[in-house]
Amino acid sequence: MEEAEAESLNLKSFLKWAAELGISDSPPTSTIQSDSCLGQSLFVSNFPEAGGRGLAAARDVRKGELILSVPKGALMTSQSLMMNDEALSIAVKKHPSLSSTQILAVALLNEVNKGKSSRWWPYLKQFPRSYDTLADFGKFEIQSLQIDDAIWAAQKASQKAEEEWNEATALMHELKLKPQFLTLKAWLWASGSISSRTMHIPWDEAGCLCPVGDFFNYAAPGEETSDSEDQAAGKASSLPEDGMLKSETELAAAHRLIDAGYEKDVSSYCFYARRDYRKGDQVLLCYGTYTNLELLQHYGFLLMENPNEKAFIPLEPDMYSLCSWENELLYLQPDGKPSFALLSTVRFCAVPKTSRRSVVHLVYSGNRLSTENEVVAMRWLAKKCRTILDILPTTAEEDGNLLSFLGEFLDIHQSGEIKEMSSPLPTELCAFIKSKNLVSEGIFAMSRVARRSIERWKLAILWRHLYKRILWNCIVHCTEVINDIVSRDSIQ
Ligand SMILES: C[S@@+](CC[C@H](N)C(=O)[O-])C[C@H]1O[C@@H](n2cnc3c(N)ncnc32)[C@H](O)[C@@H]1O
Repeated sequence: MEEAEAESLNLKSFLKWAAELGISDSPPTSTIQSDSCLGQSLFVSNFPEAGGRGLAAARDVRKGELILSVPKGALMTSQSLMMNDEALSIAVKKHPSLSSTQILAVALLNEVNKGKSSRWWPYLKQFPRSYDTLADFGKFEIQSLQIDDAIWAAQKASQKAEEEWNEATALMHELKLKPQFLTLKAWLWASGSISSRTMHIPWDEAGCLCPVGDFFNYAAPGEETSDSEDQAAGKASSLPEDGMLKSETELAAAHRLIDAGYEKDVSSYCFYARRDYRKGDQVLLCYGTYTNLELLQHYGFLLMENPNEKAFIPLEPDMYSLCSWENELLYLQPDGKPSFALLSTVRFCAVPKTSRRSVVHLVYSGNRLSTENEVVAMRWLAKKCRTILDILPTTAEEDGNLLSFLGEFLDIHQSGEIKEMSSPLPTELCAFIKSKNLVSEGIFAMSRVARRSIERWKLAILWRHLYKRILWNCIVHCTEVINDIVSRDSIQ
C-alpha cells in the first residue's frame, strides 16, 4: 500500500476511535452519531506553509464558538497511563526523584512499547516520527545558529535532554522496554512530543496529550485576543506546558492569550475559536507568546513574521546594571526599534557620567533627553549592530541565498542517489554533508533522514537570517532618527 494511502486510513480509524471516546466538534446540544469526531466544525487538512497537518473550518465559524471538546477520559496523562498499567504505576513509585515530565516521557515510551496492543495505538500512530526542537539539533545545526545566546540555548536544551534520559534509564530498564525505546533518540522523540504537543491541566505539571486537540497549529497572539472579550465570556484558559512561563507577568499574559482549557464543570478540554473563520480557513490556536528562539526550542518551528520576536544584542557589561531593567527587557523589536528599556538604557549611557543623576527621572519617562543625546545614543546602537553583523561568519544576504539554494536542492533531489550535482555546492552545504556523513563513495543519498536533517539545518539558518534582518532594521531606524534630527536642526 502507498504510504499516503496508509496514512489516510490511519487517520480515518483515528477519527473514529476519537469519536468513540466522546471527542466531538459538534455543538453540545447535537446528538449526531458519526464514525468521525470531526466534520461539523472542523476537518483535517494540510497547510504546507503554516504547520503542515492542521485543522480547517468545516463551516463559517464565529469568534468564541466552542469548536472542539475532548472529554477527560480521552486525555493521555501520566495518571491515565498508570491507571491502566499496574506495573508502570508500581515502578514509577520507586523513582520519586523523577520530574513529572520525565514520568510522562517514560509512560509514553512504555505505551509505544506495547505496539498494537496499546489502547492508545490509533492516537500514537498520529505522532510525528521525529522533531526539530533545539534539543534535536546536532553540533553542526547548533553552530549554524551563529549567535552565542542561541548556541548556548541549544547546547543547554540538548544537555538537559541527555541528563533527563540518563536519570530515567533505570526506570525504563525496570519496565523492560525494547532496546529501541531505551535510546537517547527515543527519549528525544518522547520529550519532543511532550514539549510540542502537551496542553496545560491543573492536576499534572507535565500536562496532557490531547487527541485531535493537538492537531491545531499555532498563530501568535494578535489583536483578536488582546481585548477582554474572552474573559468577559468567562472562558477557562490554559497554559502551554513548557516551563517557559516563569514570571507572574508572563503567567497573567498567557492566561489572557490562550484560547483553550480544561473545564472542570464539563470534565472536558474545550477549544474556542479565537476569531471568525471562513469555511476552509485554517483554525489556529495560540499556545502562548514566544520569540522565534523559544518557538524553536519548544515546538521546532519559527515564524517569518513573529510579532513577539526579540533580538538580544550583547551590551557593555556595565549597561546591564545601569538601569533597573531586567535583561530580558533589553532587546530590539522586529522592526529594529529598541524596546523601551533598551532605548532608555542606551540614552542613559550616552549621558556623561557626571550628569547622569540629574536625568534619571527623564530616562524612565521615555522622553528624549536632548537631541545631542539622541544622536549619540542612535549612533552607538547602529555601530553596535554593525559590529555584531561584521564579525558573523555570513551576511544576511548570504544566508538568504543559501536558504534559496537549499529549497531548490530539496525540490530537485526529491529522493534517491545523487552522483552529480547540477551546480557547485555552497561551501557550508559541503561542510554539512561531510559532517553528517551523507556521502559514501562519492554518492550522496537523499534519504528521509538526510532530508529531515537538511530541513532542521535550514531552521538554524533561517533563525540567524531573521536575527540579522532585525539588526539591519535597527541600523536603518537609527540612521533615520539621526537624519531626521540633523535635517530639523539645519532648518532651524
Ligand atoms: C500541536 S502540533 C500541531 C499539529 C501538527 N502540525 C501535527 O501535524 O501534528 C505542534 C507542531 O505543529 C507544527 N506547527 C504548528 N504551528 C506551526 C506554524 N505556524 N508554522 C510551522 N509549524 C507549525 C510544529 O511542528 C509544532 O511543533
